[in-house]
Amino acid sequence: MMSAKGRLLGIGVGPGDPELITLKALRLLQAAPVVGYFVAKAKVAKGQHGNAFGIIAAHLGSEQQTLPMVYPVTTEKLAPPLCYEDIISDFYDTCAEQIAAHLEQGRDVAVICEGDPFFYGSYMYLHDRLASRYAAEVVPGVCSMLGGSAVLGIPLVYRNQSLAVLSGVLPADDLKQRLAATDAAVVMKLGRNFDKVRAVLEELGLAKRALYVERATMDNQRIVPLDQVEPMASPYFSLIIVPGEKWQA
Ligand SMILES: C[C@@]1(CC(=O)O)C2=NC(=C\c3[nH]c(c(CCC(=O)O)c3CC(=O)O)Cc3[nH]c(c(CC(=O)O)c3CCC(=O)O)/C=C3\N/C(=C\2)[C@@H](CCC(=O)O)[C@]3(C)CC(=O)O)/[C@H]1CCC(=O)O
Ligand SMILES: C[S@@+](CC[C@H](N)C(=O)[O-])C[C@H]1O[C@@H](n2cnc3c(N)ncnc32)[C@H](O)[C@@H]1O
Repeated sequence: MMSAKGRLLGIGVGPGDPELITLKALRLLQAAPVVGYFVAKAKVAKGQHGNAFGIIAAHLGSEQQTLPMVYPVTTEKLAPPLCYEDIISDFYDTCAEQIAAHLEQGRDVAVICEGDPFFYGSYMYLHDRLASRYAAEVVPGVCSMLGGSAVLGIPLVYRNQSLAVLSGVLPADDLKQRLAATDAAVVMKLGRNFDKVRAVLEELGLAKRALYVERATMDNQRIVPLDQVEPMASPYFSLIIVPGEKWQA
C-alpha cells in the first residue's frame, strides 16, 4: 500500500511578539515533524537563526527536525554573469525539492514565515512550486503593517479611505506617483531604500504625517521620528506608515 504523502504547511508566526501567534499556527507547528525556515546568510555567519525562527524556537520539541533554508544572496553585489533572479529561483527550486523529499516520505513540513505567509512572504515561492503536487494549507499571521500600526498607536484607514501597500524598492518616481494617489500608505522594505523613500515623502509634503518603526513588536523595537532617522541606518525590518487623515465620527 502507498503511504500517504505529507502536507505542506505555510505558517504565519506574526511580526515578532511571540504572543502574536495564532492558536492554529502553534498547534500545527508543534505537530509537524519537520519545521522549515528561511534565514539570511549574514545571520548564519554570525551563528544566528532567522527572525521567524526566533519567534517560535521555544515551542519546538527535541524530536522535531529543522530545515534551515539559507538565502544565497540578499543585498550582495553580483559580478556578471551572476544574476539575482536566476540565483534566487535556483535556490527556491532546491528548497522545494528538499521539502518534497520529506513530503514523499509522509512527513508534514511546516514552513514558518514572519508575519503572514502570503504577504511578501518567502513561503509563496515554495507554495507556487509544491501546492499542485501536495496538499498545502496556509495559516495566516498578523502582518507587519498591522503590528506596526498597533505599536505606533495610529489607525491606518478611516471610513472610505484607500490604503496602498508599497515596496521601498520601487524607483522614486513610481513611489511618488503612487503616494500622491492614495489616502493612506504603508512603505515596506526600507533598509537601503530608506533615504529615497523619505526624500519622496518630503517632496510630497507627507513627511510630517508619516511614522516610522523598526522591528515592530520585537524585543528590540525602535520608534523614531522620521526626520531623526540617521541616513543609511535603517534596518530591513522597518516600515513607514502614512496614516489616513483622521475622520471625526
Ligand atoms: C533582495 C531584496 C529585494 C526586495 O526586497 O525585493 C529581498 N530581500 C532583501 C534584503 C534582506 N532580506 C532579509 C534581510 C536580513 C534582515 C535581518 O535579518 O536583519 C535583508 C537585508 C540584508 O541582507 O541586509 C531577510 C529576509 N528576506 C525575506 C525573508 C523571509 C520572509 O519575510 O518571508 C527574510 C527573513 C528571514 C527571517 O529572518 O525570518 C524574504 C524575501 N526577501 C526578498 C528580497 C524576497 C526574495 C525573492 C524576490 O526577490 O522576490 C522575499 C522572498 C520576499 C519578497 O517577495 O519580498 C532585499 C534587498 C532590498 C534592498 O535593496 O536593500
Ligand atoms: C519580505 S517582507 C515580509 C513581510 C511579512 N511576511 C509580513 O507579513 O509582514 C519584509 C518586510 O516586511 C516588513 N517587516 C516585517 N516585519 C516587520 C516588523 N516586525 N517591523 C517592521 N517591519 C517589518 C519590512 O518592511 C521588511 O522589509
